[in-house]
Amino acid sequence: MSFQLGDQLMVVASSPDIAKEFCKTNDRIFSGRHLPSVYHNLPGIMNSSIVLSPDCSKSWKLLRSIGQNCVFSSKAMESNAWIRKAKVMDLVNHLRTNEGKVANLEDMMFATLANIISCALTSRNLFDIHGQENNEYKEMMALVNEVIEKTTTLGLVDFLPILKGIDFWSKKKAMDMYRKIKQTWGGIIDERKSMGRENLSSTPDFLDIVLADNTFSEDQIGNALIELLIGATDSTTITTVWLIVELMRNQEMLTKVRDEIAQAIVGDVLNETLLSQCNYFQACIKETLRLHVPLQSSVPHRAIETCKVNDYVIPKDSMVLVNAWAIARDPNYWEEATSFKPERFLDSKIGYRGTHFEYLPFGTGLRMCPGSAVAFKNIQMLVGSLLHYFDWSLPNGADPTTIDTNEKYFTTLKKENPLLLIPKLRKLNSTV
Ligand code: HEM
Repeated sequence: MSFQLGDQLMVVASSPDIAKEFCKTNDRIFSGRHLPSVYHNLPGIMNSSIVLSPDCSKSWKLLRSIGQNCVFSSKAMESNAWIRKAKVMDLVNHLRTNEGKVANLEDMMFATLANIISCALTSRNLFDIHGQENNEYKEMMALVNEVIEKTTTLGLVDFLPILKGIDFWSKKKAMDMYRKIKQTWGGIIDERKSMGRENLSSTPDFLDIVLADNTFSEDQIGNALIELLIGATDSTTITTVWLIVELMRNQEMLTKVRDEIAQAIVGDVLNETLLSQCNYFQACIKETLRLHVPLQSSVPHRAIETCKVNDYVIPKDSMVLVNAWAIARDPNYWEEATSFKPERFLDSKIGYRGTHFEYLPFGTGLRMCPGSAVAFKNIQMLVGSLLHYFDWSLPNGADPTTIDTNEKYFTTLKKENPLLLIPKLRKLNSTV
């Protein structure tokens, strides 16, 4: 399917075969990113991006490889396991002291995930999870949404480049956003530059490595950090919320997950290795990522040169979208495609690493999400802990099987209404 909007051709791949043509057969050619004009007005962002790098440039490779060392690789995930555990236990303790009170799960998940990635990147928490009355993380969630919206939404000038000279609006939007990004990381970067790793553990983090490399300015480091923060929080938060919604609506499945976790762990302490052996729970996570693909049209790709795909000529600079949402609900590939059926993944070889083109929640090819395994670990630890340590009920005693599944369309596909639940500590063999 293709659309011509002004000067811009937009091509959408909505079947596994076409997705394969774009992201495997012609992967290099479609490895560019299509970016709205607002992006070009952000100081320092050029050559300091992973997600929004216009092509697979030298700086993209450098940042991806530093990310690989500090966050994405198996070795990095292993050395960051203590961070995941500590931040999830902070949340568990916070909920324990607020037992019986309504919790907004999206807020809680976001704050915890932001602290996990911020500690891995800069050895610093972004929020005090217990001090929620100051609502710092609400402001950060608003900034995350703003950056996603402004860097992914196309405006008139993107379709009619002739208007570029008079596009003061994009410049203003970009500068407002830039100021907020600077505020978020400026203090942390300055502190590291002046004090080094004083009072921090001896292992260098992402911030140490990019500072030592001397390739990037402070603005550029701030941009790279905000991109990684967004990558690591937004889609993962969405998935944890949908997973809990689906399990609350299907109480038998919820009991099955809990029993599986209880049998796998030792002494009521959740452990990542043991959790990853809980096959039914893993299948529930995969099914959530199928039915509720967070980035339904991936992140827009760009043809870096003209190319022929299935006899169609796709001109250089065309925008290419992979409709992972439509593919994951295609009845030709999925039985009862719109139902939540984790069992479908139990005896299936279909994985999330981008080699099965009917299931692409993390994309595929050169620009595939490098954080897929990190996301999986975060989801299993967060949701596993919340289900293991607490019973959950709806405000006013409402029936959990009636929780709505209305979606709110944004760049990512969120639950429309907040998931408000009341935690009650479960009686376990030992205390948390
Ligand atoms: C459920 C959670 C997640 C989902 C569904 C998801 C999905 C995606 C998708 C669809 C893309 C674009 C792929 C493409 O262009 O073809 C992407 C890119 C990216 N993601 Fe994720 N992601 C998740 C979690 C994470 C995490 C935890 C991190 C970091 C720790 C991360 C970092 C990134 C980065 C840096 C890119 C840009 C890759 C590039 O352009 O080279 N993501 N993600």
